Amino acid sequence: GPLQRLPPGPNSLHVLTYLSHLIHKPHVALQKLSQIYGPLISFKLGDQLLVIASSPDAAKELLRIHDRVFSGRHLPTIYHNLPGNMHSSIVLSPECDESWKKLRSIAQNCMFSTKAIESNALIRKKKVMEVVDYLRIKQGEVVNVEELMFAALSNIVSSVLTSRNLFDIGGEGGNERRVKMEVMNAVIEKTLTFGLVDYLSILKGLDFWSKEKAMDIHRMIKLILWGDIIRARRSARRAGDGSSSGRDFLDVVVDDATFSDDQIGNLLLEILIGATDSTTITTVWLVVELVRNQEMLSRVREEITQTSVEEDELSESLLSKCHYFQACIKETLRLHVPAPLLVPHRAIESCKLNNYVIPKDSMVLVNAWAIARDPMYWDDATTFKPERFLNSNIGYRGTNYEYLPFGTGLRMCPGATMALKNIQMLAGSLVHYFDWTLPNGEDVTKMDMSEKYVTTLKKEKPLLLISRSRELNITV
Ligand code: HEM
Repeated sequence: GPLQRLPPGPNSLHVLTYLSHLIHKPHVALQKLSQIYGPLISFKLGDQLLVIASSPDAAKELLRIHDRVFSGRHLPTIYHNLPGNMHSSIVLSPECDESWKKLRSIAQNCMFSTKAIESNALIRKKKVMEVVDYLRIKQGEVVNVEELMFAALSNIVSSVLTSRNLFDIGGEGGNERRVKMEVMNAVIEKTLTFGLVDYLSILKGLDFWSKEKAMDIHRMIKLILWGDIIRARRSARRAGDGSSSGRDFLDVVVDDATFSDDQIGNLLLEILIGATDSTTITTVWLVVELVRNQEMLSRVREEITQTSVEEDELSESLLSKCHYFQACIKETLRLHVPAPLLVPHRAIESCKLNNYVIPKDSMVLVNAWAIARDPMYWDDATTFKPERFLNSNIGYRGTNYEYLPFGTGLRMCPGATMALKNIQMLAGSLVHYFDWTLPNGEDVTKMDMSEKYVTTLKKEKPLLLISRSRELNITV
């Protein structure tokens, strides 16, 4: 009846013409569909009903006003076969249940609170300085800067979680590094991919998500990433080793005694990926935008130098006073939204919305990418223009619905503050301490800007650059 209407959208034949586009660039395909059908659309993909918001108002309606109703997640199919998959998740927790609340609050205490962020400042600085030292040795050589950023950011998160590094930045363990990166990329592509593929019955026959694949990933987590760390920590805690003050995240979940080793391994991996993937992407695009816009780069450097007259080293408090640099970070997160469709939500019950009904178990997406590029809300929407944020009160808190890089509402990213600290320290150091050129003398203004969608939106080609130390501290 008229009271049970779904939001408008393409019929199944029309969806078919978008299929390849939906798989490879869903944020673009969904933007096109919303331009035809409006800011709130729905259609079926296989058996799954999708509901997509593509305007600030529609986003607010779904993720803020009705945030409890749309607070569920769909588990990627492969998760069904992953040992320890229950109650061991924040990002992918199917509901905001007791285990989600408990884990979010443990993470809050160890990582996200103001106090935790302050006490982890030294870790951030140390891991970034390892990169700076490494680059000083590698001057003049082509370096995969993206891999380096990823390793450094992983080390920051891993140190906060388990007090251990994951990657050896200076050492020659290139092979080990490659293997670990492959594990993480495999998991990002196979596990966290929200799997539009999951819902395409025509592709289901291909059985991407077999039991064997799940077991492969399970083995990789155990062997390569945390191997014996969890078990060792368990026996150390049992032996009464280590106090209860200064406990890291691993200590807390081990002491909790309700989590199995498998659960802890999955949880660590999920947080590690959630924390490093999008932060690396943002740092890459920020450095790319600055290197290809030399005027902006000079302005950032001048600002840092002027702000740092009293200190000879970069610090977080110094960088936070660099307003133009902060605006560059904001603009990067607008133009290159790392998670263009956020993390998909699920309706935990059916919900009336204006004149429409959104049925229970709908997959609910917000096209944050399309909203952040909508000329209705942004001048010169597809151009990188940091100045736009200089006199603006748009922030990261999810209260400006035209700007939602971290989402909003109940399941909003809890790691935003930590992410921003990591990004500013890492990117700030790279541009302050080094000059950058492209391999083979290529023109920086012609840098390849293609994107690749793998749940998050990455630079397609790896960021290869050559560094030279800048002459600093020259007093005039
Ligand atoms: C630039 C960096 C980052 C971006 C753009 C980002 C973005 C997001 C987005 C869009 C979501 C989903 C929001 C939704 O469901 O609507 C999310 C969730 C989450 N993020 Fe981040 N994030 C970043 C960094 C981090 C970091 C550094 C951490 C941890 C150290 C982190 C931990 C999480 C967690 C645990 C969730 C799941 C929240 C839940 O489902 O309850 N993120 N993030």
